[in-house]
Amino acid sequence: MLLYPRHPRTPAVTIAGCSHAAGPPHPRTPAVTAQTPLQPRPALSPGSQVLCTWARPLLPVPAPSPVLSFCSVAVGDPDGRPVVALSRMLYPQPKALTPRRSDVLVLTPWLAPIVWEGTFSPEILDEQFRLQNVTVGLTVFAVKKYVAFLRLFLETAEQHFMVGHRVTYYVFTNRPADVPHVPLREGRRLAVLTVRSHARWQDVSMHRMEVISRFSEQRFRREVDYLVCADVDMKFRDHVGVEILSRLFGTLHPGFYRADRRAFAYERRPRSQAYIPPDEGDFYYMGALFGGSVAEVQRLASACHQATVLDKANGIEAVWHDESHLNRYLLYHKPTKVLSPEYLWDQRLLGWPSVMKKLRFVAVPKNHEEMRSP
Ligand SMILES: CC(=O)N[C@H]1[C@@H](OP(=O)(O)OP(=O)(O)OC[C@H]2O[C@@H](n3ccc(=O)[nH]c3=O)[C@H](O)[C@@H]2O)O[C@H](CO)[C@H](O)[C@@H]1O
Ligand SMILES: [Mn+2]
Repeated sequence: MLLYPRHPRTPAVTIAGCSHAAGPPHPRTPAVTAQTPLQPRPALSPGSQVLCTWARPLLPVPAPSPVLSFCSVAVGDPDGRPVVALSRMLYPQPKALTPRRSDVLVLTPWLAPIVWEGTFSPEILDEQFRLQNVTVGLTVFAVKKYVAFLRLFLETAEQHFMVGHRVTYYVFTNRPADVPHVPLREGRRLAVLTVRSHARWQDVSMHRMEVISRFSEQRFRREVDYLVCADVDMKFRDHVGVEILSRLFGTLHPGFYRADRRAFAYERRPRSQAYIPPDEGDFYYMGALFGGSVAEVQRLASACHQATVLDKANGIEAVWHDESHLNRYLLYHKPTKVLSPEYLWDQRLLGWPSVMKKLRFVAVPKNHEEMRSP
């Protein structure tokens, strides 16, 4: 099987003036051919609690037929991951004149896919990402009473999140003893990381950006390829797989996907670093699910954290906290994929409209006052 070289990296540019390089190519994960078994990852850093590790390759990678290998196709990955050669696969032909979905926008004006059920083949994507030996980190904060959400979050993630791929859960908490022991599938592990708590829930929420930024630099970049950052008061109820992975992704807020940009809950006070004027804006993204490559998530989290620090120095707090800063960041650093509200839904508040073919990651009912009280 042929291995094709990576695309040369093009530096990412921001639209609001400042520019940054896209970072060096991923140094750790060699591309694998279909013959190469998946390699185990290095152990977690000392001091972390490892509840489950794997010893054997994940799913068996089928050996390609020598007769058919001439018709393998090279698949270019927009994220600078190695290009891998697939072997023969059978699936319905994509038709240039027949959209798979005609009821929803499936591409942004900057040509980022908007991920809806029916627009992608999990089989093709699973094969590509498995051949790349990808490891996904899922960060989740469960501070104070929010540890109560962890069991359902983790149990349902085991059923629906990145099944068949390597996953490391990073659980940030101030109550490590209360983290439930949930049996994990092969290839998946969980690290409990102790963080301080804050009196105000807004500070707990905002400080996630600081912690994610710090851990990306110190640890995540050595252990995983992609990061997915999620709220904990949620459960998985359908497939959430590698179709979400991209250099930088955000998720449409389920309360605003039909709204005019003027109605978005952006921060509207120019004094805040999160300010967005009424005539700007693509989408209203929700703070409860975003991610990307470790390098891009680190940039995003660091920028959002710095913005909250500046706001605090200026005596202002953005209307929706980290979510406001996330929205400002994603306006000027266009995401390379956008997840539809299938990936963030609240059935109690919003029912189940027919445009949502699947509800994948959904809010768990919570008593806000009770959960946020000391
Ligand atoms: C309907 C609504 O109000 N939505 C907003 C609210 O979402 P939420 O009501 O979903 O916020 P939340 O209470 O889930 O807090 C965000 C996350 O912070 C973590 N956490 C928070 C508090 C705590 O004591 N312990 C803890 O671990 C936890 O991971 C949680 O999921 O706030 C967010 C953050 O500002 C966004 O602005 C949302 O749009
Ligand atoms: Mn939440």
